[in-house]
Formats: sequence, structure tokens, C-alpha cells
Amino acid sequence: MDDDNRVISPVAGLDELMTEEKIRPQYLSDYVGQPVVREQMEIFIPAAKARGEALDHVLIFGPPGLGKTTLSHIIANELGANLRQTSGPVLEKAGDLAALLTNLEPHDVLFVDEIHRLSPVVEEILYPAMEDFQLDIMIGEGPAARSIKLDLPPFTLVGATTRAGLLTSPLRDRFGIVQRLEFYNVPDLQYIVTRAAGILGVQIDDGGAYEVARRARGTPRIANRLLRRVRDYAQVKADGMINASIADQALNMLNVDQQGFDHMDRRLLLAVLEKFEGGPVGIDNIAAAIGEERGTIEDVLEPYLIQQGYLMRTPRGRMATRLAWDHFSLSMPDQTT
Ligand SMILES: Nc1ncnc2c1ncn2[C@@H]1O[C@H](COP(=O)(O)OP(=O)(O)OP(=O)(O)O)[C@@H](O)[C@H]1O
Ligand SMILES: [Mg+2]
Repeated sequence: MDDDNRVISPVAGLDELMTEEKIRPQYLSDYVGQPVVREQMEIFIPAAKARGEALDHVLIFGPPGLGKTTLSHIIANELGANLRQTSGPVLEKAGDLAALLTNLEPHDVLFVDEIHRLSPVVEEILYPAMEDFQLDIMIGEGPAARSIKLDLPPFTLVGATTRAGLLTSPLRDRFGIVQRLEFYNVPDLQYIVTRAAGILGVQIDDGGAYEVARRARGTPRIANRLLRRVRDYAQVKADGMINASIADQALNMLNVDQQGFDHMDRRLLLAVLEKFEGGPVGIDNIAAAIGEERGTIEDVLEPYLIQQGYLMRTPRGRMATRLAWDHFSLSMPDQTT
């Protein structure tokens, strides 16, 4: 699909996962931005450690690329615990989860990515595991089937999801700590770009880092990816050094506009403006109009447009704001008529 090739797609590409590991912050002190999350975790983690207990279960939600996986790694590092990773769609059978749980050591962190995609049978197993560190599982089939109960070591479940609204409420209620990640501001992204450049050995000045940060859709993953593409450009078209003008030229070439929007963002906004007169228009109609899945629009495309004030969510559907009309130099229809 179109979206996979977006240079500003917040979703990680396969080739990207390796570089991401290299630049992923390891401790809270390198976790830039997210002041609320940091402040809270800097209290909860040492407190649990001092009591010699497992940290309460943590739910992390936020759009792709904002640092959910990173935070889960940091939590394990800060606790000095092992991190076991899995994800909702991978755990097909109750036994898959049971195998993971019974192999945990006390105070380990079990990271379940895409936790909203757990199957109901697996989710059922998770409830007593989270609440009482108990595993309740059926062994065998038919008349010989019996249920067994096992004690589990105290552990911390860290769940990540792009939208908290996708979780069932019994699951959500079992998390003692809920952290919502926000889009990053430009100074924080500039810091992230500069730090990544240092690790990757890329030469960039403040103006260059600022330009990359400003056009990164509030998302560290995009900032780091734009940095790599701008580096290529600087290498071929200049002497390798990234300054504001090189960054600007490279980003223009990549079709990332001054606002950090790319063709997908523009297509969505233009559809709302031109095909639906600015809305309100239902999300399914937008999806049909731009040939994109509803879930992608909700998780990936619109959160940033909403946060930046270009799009609004209303009970009757999505509506473009004046900013959106102005961005495309279109005149807003008179609302009073
Ligand atoms: N707070 C941060 N400070 C510095 N770098 C960050 C921060 N958050 C994320 N990053 C960088 O952004 C990259 C993407 O972050 P991460 O993989 O944690 O996102 P995610 O929220 O798990 O995304 P997805 O929803 O796709 O799983 C990481 O490799 C890391 O380098
Ligand atoms: Mg992740």
C-alpha cells in the first residue's frame, strides 16, 4: 500500500528496526519529552524497587512511533529486570501465554505490544494472572479435561496500544498505571535528532536539526528517519554536513511540506475540504474517498492533524478547521448560510 512507502509514516519499516535499536534510549534520563510520564515513572519505579515488589502493571498508549516500545524497555532496565516481549496477535492460544507466564522470574517485565489484539481466550487467562499472579488453565480435552491453578511469580505486565479505546474495560481496569504518550514538541525532537546524529556519526548543525524536527510530525521515529534521508541527500549533494538549507531542500524533495505533511495528509485534508465541503463527514466516507483503511486513518493519519488543529472530531464526523482551509489557500464556505 501507498502508506508503507511514506517517508513520514509513523509506522516502522522492517529495515528500520535495526537502526532503531541502536538509537533507542535505555534509561529514563535519555527519554526526552513526555514530562508527565517521566515524572511519574521516576517515582513509581524506585518506590516499587525499594519495597522489593513488582511494579504495578503499566498500560502505555499513543500513536505509532512515539516511544511505547522504548518506554517498556526503559521500565525493565530501570527495574533491573528481564524483559520478555510478545504481542497480541502472536498469542493465539491460551497455552502460548501460559508458557510465557510460567517462565517468568520474579519482578520480570512482560511486554505485550498491540495488547488490544489479544484473543478473548488469551485475555481471560490474563485477568487472574494480572490480579492474583495465578494461572487458571484447562489441561486436556473432553471428559479427561481438568482445570489447574498455578502460582506465578509477581511480574509486571506492560501493555502497549495505539488507542486505549480499543481495550475491553476489564483489561483496562487491571492496569494500575496508565501512561498516555503525547506528540513531541519541536525542541524535544530537535534534541532527539541531535542525539541520534551523534550516535550515527552524522554531522548536523542546530539549524539543520531544527528543520528536521519541525517537519517530523511530532514523532521521534519520523524525526530519526528524516535524519537518515537528509543525511543521504547531504552526502550526495553537499559535503555531508546538514544545515537548515540542506535539510529544507532534502525534505522538499521528499515531499514533506513546511508543516510536516506528506501526500497522505494532504489527500485526507483535501478530501474533507473539497469532496465534503469541510465536513462534518463520517470516517468511513473519508476512508472510501481516499482509499485508505479506517483503522489507518484513526491510528496513523488523523491524530497528528487533530493535535495540530487542522481537523476536529465532532459527534457528526470529522470537520476541517480554518487552519486547513488556509493551508491550501482555499476560502472557507460561509457557515451562516
Ligand atoms: N522519548 C524518546 N526520546 C528519544 N527517542 C525516542 C523517544 N521515544 C521514541 N524514540 C525513538 O523513536 C523510535 C520509535 O519509538 P518506539 O519504537 O518506542 O515507538 P512505538 O510507540 O513503540 O511505535 P509502534 O506503535 O510502531 O510500536 C525509537 O527507536 C527511539 O529511537
Ligand atoms: Mg512499538
